[in-house]
Amino acid sequence: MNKLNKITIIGVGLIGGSFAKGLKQAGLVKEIMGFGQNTTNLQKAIELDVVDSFTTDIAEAVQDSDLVFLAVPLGAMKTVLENMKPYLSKNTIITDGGSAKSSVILSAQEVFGELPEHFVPGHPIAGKEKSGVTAADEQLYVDHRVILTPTAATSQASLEIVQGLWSALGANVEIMNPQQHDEIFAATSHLPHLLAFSLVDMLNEHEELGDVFQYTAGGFRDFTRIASSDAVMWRDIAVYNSEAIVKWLKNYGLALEELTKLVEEKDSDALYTLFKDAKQARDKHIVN
Ligand SMILES: NC(=O)c1ccc[n+]([C@@H]2O[C@H](COP(=O)([O-])OP(=O)(O)OC[C@H]3O[C@@H](n4cnc5c(N)ncnc54)[C@H](O)[C@@H]3O)[C@@H](O)[C@H]2O)c1
Ligand SMILES: O=C(O)C(=O)C[C@]1(C(=O)O)C=C[C@@H](O)C=C1
Repeated sequence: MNKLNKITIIGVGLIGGSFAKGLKQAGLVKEIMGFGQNTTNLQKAIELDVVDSFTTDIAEAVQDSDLVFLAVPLGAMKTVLENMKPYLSKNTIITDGGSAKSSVILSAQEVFGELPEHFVPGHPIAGKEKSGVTAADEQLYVDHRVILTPTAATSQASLEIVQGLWSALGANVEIMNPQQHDEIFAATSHLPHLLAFSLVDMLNEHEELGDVFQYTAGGFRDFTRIASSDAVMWRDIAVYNSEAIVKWLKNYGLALEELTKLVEEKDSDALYTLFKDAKQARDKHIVN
């Protein structure tokens, strides 16, 4: 694909920083500019060679940019869109990496009145429990899915450019509609994160257990790694994908009630069947 002149990263943390680093390595952009509120973080991004330049002035950030990548928590997306709107060029592509898609699309609709033709909502299905620019990694997206949820207004040309950039980072791009996206990731990503946070918090609050965490081992570590994820990011996901998440929390509540009953009744046949089916499903679909 043709080299772009300028890409702007709004929010130079794990996701924005990894996107920038990967593109720099692929040599697909002449200049990558970071925008944020915290100059210490942006200075760090320069030191780590994640971006070429930075600014805290939104006008300077988006002017003459070929593509703006929003990588801020979901709760900041609308404000950022509002603030950049007066300075955007007609042809600037806007894309994002937010973990829920309907809320970002709604924000864009509210800010621009109608959905822009150069708006390509997206979500890389890759990440880690560490956040911030120091966690940025140019390999983060290699062999990971990136879901794009173009709107009816999204132009084919903009979609292809965004697709091309993710492919250059080694990602496998898939197109989905935003509602389906939000439902699927409520079940497979948002639910497990909320369960992990809730489990750790519950044990922490039960003082009668004493210093229970010193007795945890591999199982607890595997189940709760994601409870070390950023609290702002996950607060926003819970709020901005609330409807789908509540549905899956309720389904899980029913499953837990059923499991509690089986354990109470010491129903070994039913427990065995449940564990065997779950093991088979996981072993079939997930490697390690
Ligand atoms: N962490 C993951 O595993 C993961 C994976 C996929 C998608 N996402 C999504 O990507 C987005 C970014 O997540 P992250 O993990 O990179 O977070 P992060 O905390 O590492 O980075 C976010 C950056 O945005 C900055 N920021 C916050 N509000 C801002 C504002 N109003 N204006 C400018 N900058 C602002 C922060 O200072 C920080 O530098 C979120 O929407 C998240 O849902 C995260
Ligand atoms: O591996 C992790 O630590 C992640 O949290 C990544 C993960 C997930 O797999 O659920 C989390 C949120 C994202 O929106 C996408 C990916």
